[in-house]
Amino acid sequence: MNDFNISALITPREKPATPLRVAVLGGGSFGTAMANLAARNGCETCMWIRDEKAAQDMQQSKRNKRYLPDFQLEETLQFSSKLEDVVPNRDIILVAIPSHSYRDVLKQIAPMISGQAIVSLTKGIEAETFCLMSDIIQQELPEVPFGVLSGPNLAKEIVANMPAGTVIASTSEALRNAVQTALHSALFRVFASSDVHGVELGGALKNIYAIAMGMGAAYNVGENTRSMLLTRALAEMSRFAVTLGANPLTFLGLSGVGDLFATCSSPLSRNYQIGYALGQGKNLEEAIAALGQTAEGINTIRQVSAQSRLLNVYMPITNALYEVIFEGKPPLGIALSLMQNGHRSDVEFVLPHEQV
Ligand SMILES: NC(=O)c1ccc[n+]([C@@H]2O[C@H](COP(=O)([O-])OP(=O)(O)OC[C@H]3O[C@@H](n4cnc5c(N)ncnc54)[C@H](O)[C@@H]3O)[C@@H](O)[C@H]2O)c1
Ligand SMILES: O=P(O)(O)OC[C@H](O)CO
Repeated sequence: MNDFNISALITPREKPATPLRVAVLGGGSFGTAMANLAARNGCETCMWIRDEKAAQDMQQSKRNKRYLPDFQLEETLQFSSKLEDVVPNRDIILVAIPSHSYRDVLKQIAPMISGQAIVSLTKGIEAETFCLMSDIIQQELPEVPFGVLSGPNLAKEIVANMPAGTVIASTSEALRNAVQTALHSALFRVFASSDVHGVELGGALKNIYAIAMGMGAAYNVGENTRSMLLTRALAEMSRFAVTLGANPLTFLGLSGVGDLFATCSSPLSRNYQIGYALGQGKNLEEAIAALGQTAEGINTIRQVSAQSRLLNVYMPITNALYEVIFEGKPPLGIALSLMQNGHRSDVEFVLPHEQV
């Protein structure tokens, strides 16, 4: 059976007369995938990789041998380990830095910012402060135009030219249009939203449930169980996000149910892989060491579990995961307690729980 491949049908885009100038911060899987799309669309694109040797090798080989070794990148894509060569004189800066280092990197680029649009690609929540990345952008780079990009975007599938879609969320129409121009193609469709926190929370929260689904896969649960878990995850995500001011309907989109489905279904997901390893009986340190890449969901479970108690938001799956991962509770016992929860509304925006 042939792989689903429409890339051969696509004629290369005419290079734009005035190419957008794009910087990508973060030399990992996703920064590389997005930088490659921008370069393919004719943007003058440069990636910042903090490791000088890696940057030199990528500049020479046009390959990210650490994170995406099997994929040849666009010849026009540039690489540098010097922020001062990458950040100034750009139209758009895509930030694909893990949440644990996000604020630090923004502090480093602050002196070089003069009107560039900042777009967060990061799906995490800052430890202790519970700041979303868009909050950090506004705190560290006040007055800049900003947005977040999030959706079902497994990096390896994107660089393999498998069709995908994403969401650019910003209150700035100009920023949304610029990002669509930079990244949109017949292989990667960029949809627009104005619900920044809703799109951002969708991307961060789904990582929690990908860990749960990976654990479920290790226990070989059936499709009914997976579907119930996925649906209740969506209910939990949207309940929490609405408490933080998000639009519940955002979760019907690519950054909500779309990304939840992709991440919860795919062994390519690093968070799914962490959950699977935990379900196989590895402890957290072993699971993280074996992965060797970013899995934002572990920190997100900690942050959201604590915040949900502070805000008194019912988050049974998140708190069950916290008890298993951080309190050593037995997974099957916790799963049973979830099933023993009382009668609840299916969709609380239709029938409030108080009426059940
Ligand atoms: N990989 C995907 O499929 C995917 C898709 C969408 C969004 N994301 C999100 O993108 C973000 C980045 O993830 P990734 O998949 O690229 O991770 P990764 O583990 O593949 O790469 C992380 C990169 O960040 C760099 N980095 C870490 N700390 C740094 C620091 N202090 N200064 C400079 N660079 C630093 C690392 O060197 C590495 O190059 C995450 O929040 C992730 O959730 C990932
Ligand atoms: O590998 P994960 O679990 O970080 O997921 C990758 C992307 O966020 C999927 O949209």
